[in-house]
Amino acid sequence: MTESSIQVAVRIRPLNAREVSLLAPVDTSQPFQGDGGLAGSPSKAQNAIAAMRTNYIRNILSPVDDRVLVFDPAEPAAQIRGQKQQPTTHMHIHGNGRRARDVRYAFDRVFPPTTTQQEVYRGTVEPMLTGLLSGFNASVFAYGATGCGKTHTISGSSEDPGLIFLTMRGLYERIEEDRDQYETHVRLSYLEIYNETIRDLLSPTPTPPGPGLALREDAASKISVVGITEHIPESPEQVLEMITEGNKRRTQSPTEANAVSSRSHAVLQLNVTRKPRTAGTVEEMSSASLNIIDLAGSERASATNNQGMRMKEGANINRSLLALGSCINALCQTGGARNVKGRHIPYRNSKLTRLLKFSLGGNCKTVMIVCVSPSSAHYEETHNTLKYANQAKNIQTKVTRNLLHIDRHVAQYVQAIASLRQEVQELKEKLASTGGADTPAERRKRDALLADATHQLQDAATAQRDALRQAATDAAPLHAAEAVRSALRDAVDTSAAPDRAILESLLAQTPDVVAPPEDTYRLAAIPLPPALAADTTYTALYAARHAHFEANLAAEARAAALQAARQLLQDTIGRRLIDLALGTAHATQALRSAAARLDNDLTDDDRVALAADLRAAGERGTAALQQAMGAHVPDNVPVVRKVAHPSPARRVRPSLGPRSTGDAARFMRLASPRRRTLRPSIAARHRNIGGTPLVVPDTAKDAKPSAAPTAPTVPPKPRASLAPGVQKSLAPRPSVAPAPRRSVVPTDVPARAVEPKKAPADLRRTLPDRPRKPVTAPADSVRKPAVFDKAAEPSLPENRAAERRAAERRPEKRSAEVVPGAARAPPAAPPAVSRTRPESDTRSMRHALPSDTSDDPVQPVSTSPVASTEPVHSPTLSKRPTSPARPPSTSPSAASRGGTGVKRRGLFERQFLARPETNDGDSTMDSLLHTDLADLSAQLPREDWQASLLDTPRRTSSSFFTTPSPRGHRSRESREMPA
Ligand SMILES: Nc1ncnc2c1ncn2[C@@H]1O[C@H](COP(=O)(O)OP(=O)(O)OP(=O)(O)O)[C@@H](O)[C@H]1O
Repeated sequence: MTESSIQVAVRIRPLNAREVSLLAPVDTSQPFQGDGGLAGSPSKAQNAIAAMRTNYIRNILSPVDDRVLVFDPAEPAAQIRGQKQQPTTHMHIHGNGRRARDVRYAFDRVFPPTTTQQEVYRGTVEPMLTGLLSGFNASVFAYGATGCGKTHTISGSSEDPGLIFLTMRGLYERIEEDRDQYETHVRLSYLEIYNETIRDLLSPTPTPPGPGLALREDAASKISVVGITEHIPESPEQVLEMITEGNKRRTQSPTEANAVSSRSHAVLQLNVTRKPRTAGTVEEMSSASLNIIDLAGSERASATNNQGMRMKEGANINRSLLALGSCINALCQTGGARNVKGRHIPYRNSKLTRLLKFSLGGNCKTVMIVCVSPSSAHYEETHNTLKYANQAKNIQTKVTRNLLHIDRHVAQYVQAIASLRQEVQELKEKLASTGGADTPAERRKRDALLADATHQLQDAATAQRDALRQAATDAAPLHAAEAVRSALRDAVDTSAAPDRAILESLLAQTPDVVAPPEDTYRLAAIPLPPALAADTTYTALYAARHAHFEANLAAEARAAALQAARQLLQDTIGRRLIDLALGTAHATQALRSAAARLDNDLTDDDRVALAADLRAAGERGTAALQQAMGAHVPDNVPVVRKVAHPSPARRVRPSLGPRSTGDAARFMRLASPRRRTLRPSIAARHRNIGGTPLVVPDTAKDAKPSAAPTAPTVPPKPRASLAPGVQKSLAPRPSVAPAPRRSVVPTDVPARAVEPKKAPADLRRTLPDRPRKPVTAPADSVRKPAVFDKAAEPSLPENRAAERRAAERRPEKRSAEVVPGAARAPPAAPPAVSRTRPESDTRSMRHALPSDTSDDPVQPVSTSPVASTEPVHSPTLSKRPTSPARPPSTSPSAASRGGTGVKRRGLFERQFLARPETNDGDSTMDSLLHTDLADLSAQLPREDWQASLLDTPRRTSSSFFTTPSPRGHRSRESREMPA
């Protein structure tokens, strides 16, 4: 227990605007002295000023420092002059005529008019909060005359809150600071004492009229209000809202002194209980109450001029305040709380003093905030208030701490343990939710594990990506092979038996496409370490990274698929390659057949030369084909490369093998059904070599014999049996009218123009073997058709000599038929037919001319430049004189076609040897030419011989098999256009 005095603080409110306007001006005039000087009797002006000053007010409070103030201080001017103080205006007003008191009062605190609410709070209530939370009761009440600022100090406004709000805010701040150590509860009630009745200001239902709420004093001498509502605020703002609502219910009425005068005493009571969180054998709980009281203002009835209810209110207010003053006097006279036991303190004279019983003289720290007005208009009220306050500061109170020491029962320990366990569990959950359960070391370890798993995942993704790229690269030829296989299958379905055998052989050697498995692009998951798998956060992180890598793989797969699609699109040309392969097969077969035939008849030099020429021609034909197709056909195209060569095919020298379909197309003409029909001699030769198997020569260096079945010699193949691509390439060309052909006009040719050459042995063997009727030529001069007869082979020296001898034996007959100048004319006339030639003759010529390709069943796929059958004027021809008996030549010249002299040579031979009928002149010419055939053949260049051998169609000879030879051109020109 400690003794304490009531803390008295005086707050001087500022002058309001009205009061400021009534402040008297400072009188600086000189007093009249009466002796002719200034101190004489006052003038009229001075009297007028003095009269005006009766309406002025002046400041009657002058704070000296924060503890002392001067009531009714002397005016500064009088003090300066050292004269007696003049009566103040209010002395005149109040008529007391007394001199200024100039009384000094000392208090615990003096707050000048400029003091803020915060400063008042810090100087009054704040020091008591610590004691309140420790169990010391406390009271703060505002005392003073009406309109002096009590309500403003206690409640304030929302813009400038007063002590209630500031106190609650400070209290909650301290509670929050000690929350971990103490458990604190605050209960709040707010009431008013109006006309000696107590009303609850926070109850939603207003207190019924009548006696109001009753006061009760318990055994502990604690005063409580029966039926008052208590509230537990959560924040100081909520308290402010409560107080604002309560003040609205408080009785307020405008008076002359205060427009918002409170007509009741308002009491805010806070009950604060606190106990430490640490459990002990004895529970120590503190309990204290804080009363914040806003008293109603005392008022002088004469000053307020209140009437009726206001007067009654004022009387009750004054009565309660008088009771309060009486208690204060009694407390002061008895020495305060120390002697209260033997003295009577009239607390029961009013509800107010009963309520403040322990705040004034009991176990309580009390602060009295005395609100005073500095205006001289409240001179008496202020003076009385200061006298009360000065007396109240002498009141002594005994302050004891309110502690409850409660021995705990065993059951309470069980309850405390359960409470502590629950608290521990809550703390653990809180730590787990914030991730604070892991130590930094554990987190680093988990992060390292996750990084390791991620690296493994990345390595797997990288390896799979590389495999994906390789698979895409490997798939490109597979797609190409599949395209080829598809084309082959189509060709097999639509081809005749021989072709089908070839195509099936190719198909068997074309690899299958192996589709990748569906999960090729799926990224396998790397198993997570258990330490990570148990943590949802890490598993989510790993799953996200796995998805990231798999998405990258999917992107790679899409790119690869796109590339494969492009490749497949490009590989559609594989179908055309099938056509090419088919043509090559036919050509190879035909070439081998022809080569087999020739092999028996050629000398070694001829074979070598023939092979070289064929190879060169094949290469040119291949190039032409590729150019025409618009695509490059590599040597390793599976269709060609995969064809096997059975050993019997090796009978043909590899050097003789054609290398392109250009050869094929040419040789297929030999195998065409029409050719067989028209040329039984050729067919017979084919039959003779029928045992030669059909093979497709391999152009690859590493070609190996295969067990693939070989096709027999290709029989005449119907057009409809060809593959679609082939059919397309073999589509009938626009029909072309037969070119007008010139009749052979024997002309004189200078002997030097014809250079003797060695003719091939089988030149005449290739001539048309159709039966013909010799007209003028002797029977022995007619070529032996059909079967090859070595005895009739003009290439043999013995035969050539015999032929010359036979010619010499009939000189007279030849001379009779020969036109002068035509004996040495070369049979180089272009294969033109005279317009006057009979139709039958023309047909026979066409039969003898395989160059008419319009009805050829097998055409090479070449789209090489085709020599027009229309007459083309040749500049070379135009320079040369033509025979007047014959029209100028309109056939394509050798120069314009770049080497068709070979064709003409073959035509010439056939025309000369196979013409069935002619007129007399022609017959004579034919006889002469026939006689000189051997010599002329000897003069042919080798390529001409070759062309004749192959019986090259005119339209393709220039592009495929004829080697342009300037020398040959010159010789042909000299033959075609004799002077
Ligand atoms: N310190 C101050 N600063 C500014 N204005 C003040 C101050 N004190 C009082 N006032 C103003 O003076 C007027 C009267 O104040 P207030 O109502 O608080 O007086 P009161 O003592 O409560 O009167 P009553 O006893 O009649 O209720 C109010 O308008 C208030 O705003």
